[in-house]
Amino acid sequence: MKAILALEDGRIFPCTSFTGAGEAGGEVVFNTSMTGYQEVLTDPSYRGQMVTMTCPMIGNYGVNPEDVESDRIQVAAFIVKEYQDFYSNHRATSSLAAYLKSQDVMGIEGLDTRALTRHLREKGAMRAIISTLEADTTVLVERAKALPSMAGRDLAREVSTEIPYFWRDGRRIPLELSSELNEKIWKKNRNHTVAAFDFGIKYNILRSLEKAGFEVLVLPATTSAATVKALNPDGIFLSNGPGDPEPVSYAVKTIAELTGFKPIFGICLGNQLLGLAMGGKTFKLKFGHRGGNQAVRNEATKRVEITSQNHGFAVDLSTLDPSLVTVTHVNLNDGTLEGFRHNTLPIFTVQYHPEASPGPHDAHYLFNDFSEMVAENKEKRGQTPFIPTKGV
Ligand SMILES: NC(=O)CC[C@H](N)C(=O)O
Repeated sequence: MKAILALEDGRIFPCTSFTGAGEAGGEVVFNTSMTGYQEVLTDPSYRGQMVTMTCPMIGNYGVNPEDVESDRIQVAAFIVKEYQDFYSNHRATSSLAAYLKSQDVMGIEGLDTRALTRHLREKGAMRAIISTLEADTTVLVERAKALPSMAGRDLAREVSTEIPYFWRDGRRIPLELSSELNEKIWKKNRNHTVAAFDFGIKYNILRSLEKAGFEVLVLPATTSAATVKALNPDGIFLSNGPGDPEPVSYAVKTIAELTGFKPIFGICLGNQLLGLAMGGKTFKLKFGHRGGNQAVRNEATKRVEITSQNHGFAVDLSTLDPSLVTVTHVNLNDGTLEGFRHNTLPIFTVQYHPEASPGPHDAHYLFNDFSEMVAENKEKRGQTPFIPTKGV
C-alpha cells in the first residue's frame, strides 16, 4: 500500500506500507546495527521515535517471544529499505509484519534509507509523519511541524512501571502498592540486593544484574529517596529511558538525596540524570548515537570498547566539576561524554549500553564491577550508611 514519509523540513519520501493502512508520527532517528531489530523495536528508550535501520534488508529472521527488551513494541513506526516477509530461523514464531500489525505499529519500506540517514546526519534528527491516508504533502509537513518536540518531554514517567516488582529468574514478581516497603521484603538469597529505578529499563539489564549476583527490585521512576532508604538495598541502579533527562527533575532530586547512601551504577538516561544530580548540564545531540558500533575510549586504560548505544541527549562534559567527578569514557567519533565516576563515593555511570541487546559485549564486565563495588562497600561499612565527604 502506498505511503508517504514527510519530514518537518519539507523533504518527502514516497514509500510503501508493509503493515496496511495507517498513520504515525514522531522523531525520525537512524540505527546502524546490522541485526537485532526486535530488541530495537522493544527498547523503551525509543518511545516517541520512528526508527530507520541503515542495514538494508530487515525481517529475514522473523520475530520470537524471547528477544524482547520490554513487554511491547515501543517505537512509533519502523522504516526499512527492503522488508523481507519470508523469514527463516528456527526460533522464529511469526513474521515482523504480523508482529508490528498485532500492536498497531506501522512499518514502511521501499525508500532510500541511506538518503534519509544522510539527510538526518546533515540536518539533525527531526519530526515526521508517515501516512497512507493523506496524499497532500504540504498538509503532512505542517502536521510534522506541529508534533511535540523531544526536548522538554518527560517520557520516562510514561514507560516506567507503576508498581514495584522483583525480577526473579527472568520473571516479574509484582509487589502490591499497598504493601509496606521496608528492608524485610528482600529474600537475600543472592549475593547482594539492588534497587533499580525504572525509567524504561531493558530486560537485558535486569538479566545482567541477576547474573552478576543481585536480587533485583525494580522501582517506579517517581519512588522517593525515603522509600529507597527504608528498603536499604546494597546498591542502587539507574536505568536507561526515553526522552529528555532535564524534565525528569523529580528523579534528579531523588538521586542527589541518595548520593552517598549506597553505591550507584547508571546506564544511559541513568548516566544523564546522575550528571544533572552532580550539577552538570545536558544537551540534545544533533542526530544521536544509535547502533552497535560506537567506539568508546576508556580514559584510564586507553583501551577502546566497541559499544551498543541509543541516545539523543548527552551530558556536557565541560559542565562536570572535576573536583567532584572524573570522566572515565569518551566517544571517539565526536568526543562526547560516555562515562564518569565520583571522586570519593562508590558511584559510576556510562552513557552506552553494556547489556548490549543488540550489540557487542565488550563492556559487559561493568555489571561485575558494580557487584564488586557493592561487595567492597558492604565490607568496609557494614550496614552503616555512607556519609558523603565532598560537596554533594
Ligand atoms: N537509552 C537511553 O537511556 C536514552 C537516554 C535519553 N533518552 C537520550 O535519548 O539521550
